[in-house]
Amino acid sequence: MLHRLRERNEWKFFAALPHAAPGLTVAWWAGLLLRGLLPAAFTVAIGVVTGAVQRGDRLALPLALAGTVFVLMQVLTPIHQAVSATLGDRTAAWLYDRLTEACVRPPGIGHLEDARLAGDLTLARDFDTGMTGPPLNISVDFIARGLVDLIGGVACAAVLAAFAWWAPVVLAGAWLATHWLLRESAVWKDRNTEPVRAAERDAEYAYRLAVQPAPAKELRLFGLADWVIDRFVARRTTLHALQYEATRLRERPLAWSLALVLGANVVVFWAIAHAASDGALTLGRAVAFASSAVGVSMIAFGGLNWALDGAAAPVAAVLRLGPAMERGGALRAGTRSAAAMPAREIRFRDVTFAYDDDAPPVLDRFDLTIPAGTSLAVVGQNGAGKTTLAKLLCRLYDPQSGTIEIDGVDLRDLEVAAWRARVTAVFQDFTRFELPLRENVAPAGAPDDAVRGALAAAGADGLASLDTVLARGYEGGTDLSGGQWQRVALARALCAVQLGAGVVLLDEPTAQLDVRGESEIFDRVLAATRHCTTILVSHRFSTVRHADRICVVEGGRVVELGTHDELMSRGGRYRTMFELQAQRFAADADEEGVAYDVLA
Ligand SMILES: Nc1ncnc2c1ncn2[C@@H]1O[C@H](COP(=O)(O)OP(=O)(O)OP(=O)(O)O)[C@@H](O)[C@H]1O
Repeated sequence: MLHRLRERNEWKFFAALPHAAPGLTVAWWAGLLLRGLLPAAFTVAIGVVTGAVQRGDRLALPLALAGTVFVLMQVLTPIHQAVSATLGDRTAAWLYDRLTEACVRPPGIGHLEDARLAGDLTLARDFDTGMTGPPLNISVDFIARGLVDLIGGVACAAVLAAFAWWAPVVLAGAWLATHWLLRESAVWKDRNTEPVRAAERDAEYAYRLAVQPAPAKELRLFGLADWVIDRFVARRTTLHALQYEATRLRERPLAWSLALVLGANVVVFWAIAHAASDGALTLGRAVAFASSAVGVSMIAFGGLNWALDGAAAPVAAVLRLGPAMERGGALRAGTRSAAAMPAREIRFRDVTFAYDDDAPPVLDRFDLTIPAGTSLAVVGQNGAGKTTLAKLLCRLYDPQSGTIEIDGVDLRDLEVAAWRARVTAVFQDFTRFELPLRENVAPAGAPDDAVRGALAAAGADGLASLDTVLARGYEGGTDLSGGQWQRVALARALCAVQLGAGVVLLDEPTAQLDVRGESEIFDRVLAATRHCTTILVSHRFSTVRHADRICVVEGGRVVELGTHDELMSRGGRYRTMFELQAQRFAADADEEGVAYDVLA
């Protein structure tokens, strides 16, 4: 029973509050209790005043009592609302901290790409943006109001018990029944159904397409402005229709509720009136009991369920994500030092890897040896698994079977951080940090001389001062072209080499560079990484041919391996691909009348 209760989202929500802000939570509950008790106290105070008037007693004390309660009611509400808003903010911050930890801490990245966690991740990531429901600083106040009403109703029922034990039972029972009767009518939890979530996701996506700069080009070029607006309006309309459907009052339960509540009130009020007219109740007590009978109505079904449901769902999602992501991104912790590795070779031995247990493997019993200090180019069709090789070598995932060995040692036995300090990479989708140029080149810090040297080797000197933020919207900030950014990413990798990395992974590192720039930069990069083990993934054969050896990956395996000359004379896949590209470049050159020297 207790276990089931603890599994409920609502429990998790209330349990999270003291973790987020212990002092505020105590103040919130205390304020809540006081606010809940004050209406009942007011009914008693009004009864006392009425009784004193009837008896002709002095009114100073009763009035002071009623006045104090009234003023407390007025003053406490805004103060408690402020406490609720702050508690909501602190809880949201606590949840975001946990989510950030859950995303960033695992050494692997499988948890961020696991489709089974995507729903929770979206909910947890966006819950406080106000797109899918009120942000927590508002919903905590909704919840407070609901709980104040509930406590107030129960307190009034307790006062009413002084009249007759059965009166609060009948009245509170009737009002409580509305929770059960109307649960189908205003099942706010229906707002968290899959269709509602899907409509929310769609609406939000259309909104982001409209307001973010990145899609702006295609929206205009392909005439999609109306499409986006229509899509947004349609999705929001669907969303509102679903939400209305989920929350509208349905007639029959409503009629039942009205009949029940009306009947209970008639019985109780009739009994109070009867007792008063019989002289069994003084006027003061009759007024107090009548007001508390009215107060019991605060127990009625209201917005609490909806607010609690909306606020509790993301809390539960974040708490679920913590352990799920830890598992999803976990890697076996190795302990062996990676200093000066690889000294001999990197070897993929019989490696099989799939992103999903159900998906076909990307690498299937993959075998490849890369001698230390040499460069290897990896070529193959889109989706052949070239980037996956790089990710495995960074140990962002572990293979399902087989081993990656560094100088004969299983990569899983090496200390992850120590190995990663030996590896650097330019990924296809490298990160453009909204930071100064200096931090873009050396995110973990490096002497300015090293940063400048790396920028020069990547042909990126003179781009901007080291202090210039590479993003618009910052003072003195600037943005770079795609090719300029790529040079910065190359500089980042080269700077890491200066700081001790010995394995360099270059995944399409020159894809955005102009052809002449590419050739020149690549020569410089090779010079700067001459002593390193370099793995280059590229579709540009003009770049590829500079590597010591080239391997062609197809069907999850190496199908050809050798130097450029060896592979050309073998007349296999490599030669076919090379010649296809050479013909295309030759044709381009003829058309434009430009003598590109890239394949010379
Ligand atoms: N995070 C992922 N989750 C699931 N599947 C993935 C993921 N990343 C890649 N894949 C799949 O794995 C396969 C290999 O992808 P990979 O990025 O390694 O190919 P690639 O050879 O680098 O391709 P390209 O030349 O287009 O860059 C593809 O079929 C791709 O759809």
